[in-house]
Amino acid sequence: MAIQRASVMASAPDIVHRENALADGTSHWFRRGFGQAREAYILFPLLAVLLLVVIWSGTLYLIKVEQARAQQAIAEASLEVGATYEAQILRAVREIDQTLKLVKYTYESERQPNPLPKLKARALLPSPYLFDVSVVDASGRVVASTQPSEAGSRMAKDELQTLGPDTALSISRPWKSPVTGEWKLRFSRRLDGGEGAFAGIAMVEVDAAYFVSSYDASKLGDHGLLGLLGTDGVFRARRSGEEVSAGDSIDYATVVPDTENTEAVRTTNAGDGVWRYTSARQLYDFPLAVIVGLSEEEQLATVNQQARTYLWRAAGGSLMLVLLAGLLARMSWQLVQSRLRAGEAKIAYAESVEYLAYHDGLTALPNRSLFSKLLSQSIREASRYDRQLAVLFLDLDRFKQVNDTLGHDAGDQLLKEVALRLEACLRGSDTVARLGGDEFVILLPELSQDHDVATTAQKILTAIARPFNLQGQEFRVTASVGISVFPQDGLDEQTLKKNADIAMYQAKQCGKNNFQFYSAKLNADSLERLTLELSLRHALERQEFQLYYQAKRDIPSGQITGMEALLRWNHPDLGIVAPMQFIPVAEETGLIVPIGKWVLKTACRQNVAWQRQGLPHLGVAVNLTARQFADENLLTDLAEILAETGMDARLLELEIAENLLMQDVKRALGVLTGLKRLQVRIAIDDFGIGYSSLSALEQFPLDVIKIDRSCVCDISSVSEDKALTEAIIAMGRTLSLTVVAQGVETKEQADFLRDNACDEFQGFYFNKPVPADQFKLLLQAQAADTGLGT
Ligand SMILES: Nc1nc2c(ncn2[C@@H]2O[C@@H]3COP(=O)(O)O[C@H]4[C@@H](O)[C@H](n5cnc6c(=O)[nH]c(N)nc65)O[C@@H]4COP(=O)(O)O[C@H]3[C@H]2O)c(=O)[nH]1
Repeated sequence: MAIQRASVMASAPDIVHRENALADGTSHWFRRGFGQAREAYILFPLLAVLLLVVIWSGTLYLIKVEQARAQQAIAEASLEVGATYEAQILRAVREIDQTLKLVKYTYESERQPNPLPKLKARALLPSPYLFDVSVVDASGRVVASTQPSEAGSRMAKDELQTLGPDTALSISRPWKSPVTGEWKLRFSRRLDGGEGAFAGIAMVEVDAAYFVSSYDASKLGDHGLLGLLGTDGVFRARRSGEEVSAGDSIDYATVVPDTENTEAVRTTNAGDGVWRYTSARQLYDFPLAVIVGLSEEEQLATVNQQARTYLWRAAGGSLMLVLLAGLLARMSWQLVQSRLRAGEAKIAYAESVEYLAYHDGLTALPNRSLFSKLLSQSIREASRYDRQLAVLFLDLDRFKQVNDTLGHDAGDQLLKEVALRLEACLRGSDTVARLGGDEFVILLPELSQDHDVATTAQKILTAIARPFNLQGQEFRVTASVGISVFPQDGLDEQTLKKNADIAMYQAKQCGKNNFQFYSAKLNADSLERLTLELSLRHALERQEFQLYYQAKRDIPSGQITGMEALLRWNHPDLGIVAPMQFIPVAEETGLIVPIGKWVLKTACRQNVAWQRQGLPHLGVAVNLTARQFADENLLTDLAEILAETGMDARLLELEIAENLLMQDVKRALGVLTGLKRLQVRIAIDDFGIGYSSLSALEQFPLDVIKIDRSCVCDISSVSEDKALTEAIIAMGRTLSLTVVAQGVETKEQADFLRDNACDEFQGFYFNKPVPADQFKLLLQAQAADTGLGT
């Protein structure tokens, strides 16, 4: 079959075009599918990436802006705290200095070595809990002190010497109290004796922690910084959280700006590694500077927390976006996939429909439609390239026998096997098609000589003649092949096929199992007969048959007592064709069997219809030919028809030719007995031309004898016919049969038959065969007359 299909497709541009269309459809589906895949795999992820970029850049920008704003706020807060701190320190240092100046003044003006009691009495000394006020003489001995433990103690001489010459307020470096372990600071002023001689110092000692006691954790946090720095770069006091320290030094110049425009600087302290926004300012009157630092981490904690919230939200949003994009992409892809699958299913369906439309279901060979297309195409090519082509019609000779004896399955198996053998005999460029039944047609599109065709035809006959193994039995069939060649036997598809068909029938006529070329020399009769036979094959399905009815009348009363159904063929070209022309052909081909069934059914149906219309219940006679009579299904078919139409069997009469009974008396008796069992009436048709004896007829269950028209024709003039007719009437009476004379054309014939007591007559003298509607008028007219008469 592969070769066959390839040739089919190669030879049929329109089929190929359709296949291309299907292929185009396929690529179209793929293109669409790809476009949608792009939508699924690029568009959604792309959109998602864009949105991610927007989300993240927006989030980061927001965080950056908020952080910058917060940093600005920290710097400002640092400056603000610094300003406050500066004011506090100034106030504290001035208060200390004020005390020292009072002590100095009192000492120097009143020459009292211990002015402290007097000042204390006047409440001019600061709180003894915070400040220790002392007077030290030139030798370094503490001559007076608000701290009793200090009185009498000595200061180191070298320390005293550094203080001595200085007239300004002196602020010592911090030191740790050996008693309390706390950091201490000493503020002092020189005391002058007479004539400006160095008399000692007045001093105030303070806990260094006092200067950082204003550390406000709510503003400075745990890692803020509050510091009092000497211009020598040494911290007099320093506090961060709860931790107070002093004494460590830094580069003063880098920390404290020498301008009025102070600003907070982000720095880190090497000691604790904390990044702070630090502002520093030098005290205007004293060699001191204040430093305030706000921990970046602490101050930005809220903003950073906010930033983290933003980041989490962005991350959450991103995750949802990615999931959504993934989901959409997946759904879109699944949609595309399902569309692709649906498209593929459509294509597969279209292909299968296309295939079924152009191929035979049983053998998978091209069918009639596809063959026609291929043949037309090949004719066009052959005429363009001036080539010959051949059409071979093949019919199996004994196919019906296989079907009847082995059954339809075996018939199907045979047809499949025949298809395979035919293909094996052909080239790749040839085509074999099945037209239906056991008919095959072959196209040989590339002929070099006629000889090629004969060789192929012979090869085919030989292949088919080989035995077939059907259901375990060896079976032989032969084939008849008719050949027509383009251009000599026809220029178009129809003519070539018709002529190949005619040639095939010639092959059948010539004894089957042979091939015949179509020849224009076929004699006109056989051509006409063959043409008739060809169209007769389709007459039934094309509903070209019609029944006429001829009345049978009772001779004494002249009343219509029955009718005979007579077949007419309305040929589309030839007009009404007489039964004598086509019944023999139908008989010979076997077509009479289905045609006869149609006649029986139609006659019964019509009869029942007339009865139902209130017309008299009259019998109808139907003719049977030899083939019908020999048909083994006759009785069952008849029973079915009677049941189906509801016909009263007693009103049905079957006309059987006299000679049919005599050919095989035993079998005829069996069939007639069967018919009688069905209660059907039986008439011997055309009686008188054969030579049946009375005794021969006696054995059959007959009801009617119909005298042949040829006897009736000359009864008035030819004495032999007159005698024969009288004898038949007498014989019929003896056998108690109804005697019907047919072909009555004249009054003389009618009178003769009446005089001789014939029962019924039928002939043109009374009625010609007419279509059913006209015959109905006759029945109605008679019914009306009878009604009047009674
Ligand atoms: N010259 C002349 N002829 C008359 C006269 N009266 C009737 N006929 C013709 O004689 C034939 C009578 O039918 P048949 O002998 O059975 O002969 C029939 C019958 O054998 C056969 N036939 C007709 N219809 C059928 C049918 O449905 N089935 C079968 N198997 N055979 C049929 O074809 C034969 C011819 O039928 P038809 O052409 O219809 O011819 C009919 C009828 O038209 C007359 O007065 N003069």
